[in-house]
Amino acid sequence: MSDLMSNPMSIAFQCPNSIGANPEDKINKSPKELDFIPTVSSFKYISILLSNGGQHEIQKLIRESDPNKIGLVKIFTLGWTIHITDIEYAKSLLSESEHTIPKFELPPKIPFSIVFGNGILISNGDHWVRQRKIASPAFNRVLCPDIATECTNEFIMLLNKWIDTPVDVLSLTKRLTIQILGKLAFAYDMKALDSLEERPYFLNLFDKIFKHANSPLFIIFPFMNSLPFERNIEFSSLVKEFDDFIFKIIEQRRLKMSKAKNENENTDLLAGILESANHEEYNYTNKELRDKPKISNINNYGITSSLSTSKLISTSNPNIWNDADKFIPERFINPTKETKNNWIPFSIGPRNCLGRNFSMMEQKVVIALTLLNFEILLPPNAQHLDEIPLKKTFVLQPKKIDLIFSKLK
Ligand code: HEM
Repeated sequence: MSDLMSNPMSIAFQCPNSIGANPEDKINKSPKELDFIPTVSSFKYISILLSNGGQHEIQKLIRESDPNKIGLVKIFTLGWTIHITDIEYAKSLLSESEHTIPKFELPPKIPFSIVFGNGILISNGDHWVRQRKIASPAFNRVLCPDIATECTNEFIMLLNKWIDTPVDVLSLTKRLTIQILGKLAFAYDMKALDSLEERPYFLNLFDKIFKHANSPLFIIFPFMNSLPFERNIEFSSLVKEFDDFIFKIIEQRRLKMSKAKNENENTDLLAGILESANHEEYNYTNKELRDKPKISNINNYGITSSLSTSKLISTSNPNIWNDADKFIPERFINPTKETKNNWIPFSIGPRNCLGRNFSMMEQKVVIALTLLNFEILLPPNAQHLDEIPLKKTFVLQPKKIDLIFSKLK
């Protein structure tokens, strides 16, 4: 079995020889050895997807399909997969060696595989071991808070133009995340914080690509990606545009690195990875480098998710948390041993998040500097007064969240 995505609410493991391409692999016939595991109704599951239901509804269905609470259910997603809802069991599996529990094998033609390439996030075996070894030192050296501080100051300047007016904090933090990752990963200015009226080129392009990659039906039925739909043609041209953009930045960075007069000019992640690869006598192609820094994670990761999505994800299992569907950050003020045990937003084990320390540092800088400058208020009649409305996508994502920033005297 192998891991699809680690999320403390439910972790999916792929059953061997059960990927969709296998002719015996039928929606209504799971492998015999899985007979003892309750099955999630494919009919209900597909109905939720067809009605554009979001992850919340899928998770509810998964929980309801396990009436005896054995902590496991099986479901047909790109083949038969087992969802583990028992946190202790999930943690023990995540702590296993990466060879015992490799990552979910995605069919090569689905948009997710095309977007993520053969990068560290989804690769396996020796290729992953090598990438992790090369990337780890580079991630450690970008821990200095200078870039986060510089970008947060730009963010504060932008907010100063929107004082006392409701602004969508998700779109703002997405911009800030891109700005920081652009500088962190490539020493490149994405110009994401110049103005709120103009949508940054990269964000636009990324959002369009992610919308395709996140489309549930095209994930469940991979063959649909090979049909001559206009949407598939558009997806290919968007990916080409994305690649061209990233390859150009990488080329510029390589050139600048070769001309750098001292080490202090090469403190970004890309420079670190190239140097570290040099020590390992490994020559990265631009394609491999494009797959590596994963700027493309901004919708799942980055500040946007640290402030909202990941908290929602990790606390929404009612077997573990009181008021599981409610956004109650106060529950973490005085964490109990149990809270800490059940809270693994960055996953654990050999495949845990490589950006964890960076992300924690970034959150502290951004939150501290923002709170030093602004009081943050809820607009009257805010849509998210009692609960955060979620987008109907495969990955949990909040809808727009308007907040008012008021200047501190
Ligand atoms: C709050 C923000 C973040 C959260 C909640 C988060 C969470 C996670 C989780 C749960 C995983 C495991 C995924 C799986 O098993 O399928 C992961 C992996 C990873 N994350 Fe993060 N992450 C965050 C920010 C970042 C950032 C900012 C970066 C990079 C700049 C990053 C880089 C990575 C990488 C490279 C992996 C793959 C590690 C491997 O497979 O060896 N993450 N992250």
